[in-house]
Amino acid sequence: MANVHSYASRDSLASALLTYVLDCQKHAINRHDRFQVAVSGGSLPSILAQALLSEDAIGQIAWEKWQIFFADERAVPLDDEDSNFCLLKKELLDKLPEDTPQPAVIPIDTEYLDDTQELADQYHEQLIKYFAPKDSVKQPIFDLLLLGCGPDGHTCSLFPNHELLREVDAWVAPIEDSPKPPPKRITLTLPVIKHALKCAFVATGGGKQEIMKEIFENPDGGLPCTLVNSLLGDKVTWFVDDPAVEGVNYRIQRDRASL
Ligand SMILES: O=C1O[C@H](COP(=O)(O)O)[C@@H](O)[C@H](O)[C@H]1O
Repeated sequence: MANVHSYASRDSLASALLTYVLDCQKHAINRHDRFQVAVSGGSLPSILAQALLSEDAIGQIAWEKWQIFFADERAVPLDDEDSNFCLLKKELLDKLPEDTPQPAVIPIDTEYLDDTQELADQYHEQLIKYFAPKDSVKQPIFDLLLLGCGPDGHTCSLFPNHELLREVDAWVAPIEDSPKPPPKRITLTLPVIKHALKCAFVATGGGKQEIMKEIFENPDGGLPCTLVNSLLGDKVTWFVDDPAVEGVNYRIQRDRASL
């Protein structure tokens, strides 16, 4: 069963998210001396940056051990305002102090923007390169997925009722008909997501309340976020604010400091 933590303020949510990420970092470095993370676009990079750039984070983050992948990416140049890479760069990467060891960041190969299948295949090759030598890797096992939840219940670029929800083989899939623009994207698939060691969702604001109700009160509803909850169970932790879960009937742990 997914864990849900609700906070009264963005500051307390960011602070809890930092604690959680540091814990995941510690386990990952103990396990394999690196921290392999996949990050969403949308509203996630901004709150993630608030957490990771905070005073409490100083000296706590082993950036040189981080390998940052994209949970999904739009088929646009890396400096396009629709690019998830561009967003993460603007919110977080550009703000890391220069004297800090830098993380490895693995963007899409923009040579293939016109061919989303090739774009996805190239990203698959990157996963093989970073996760294991070619012959031994069965599935990439991310230490942490940091995901957003769209107001329609989509996550990564996995949209409600889309055929990609039935993907069983590919690690990275192309999508050409995303209902949310831009239409051409690539995304990690459920077969990869289900092998992650930990998964954190961040969802904030009253605009998410209706979909949160659907996700948590209708666990068999088949929404992409619901499927991730089912596949990963208690490896999933949701970081939400109070307006996002107002009136949602689920076991929600309230931030005590904010009561
Ligand atoms: O299109 C996308 O949207 C989702 C959700 O975004 P949010 O702004 O509602 O948090 C995001 O997680 C995904 O990475 C992005 O490509």
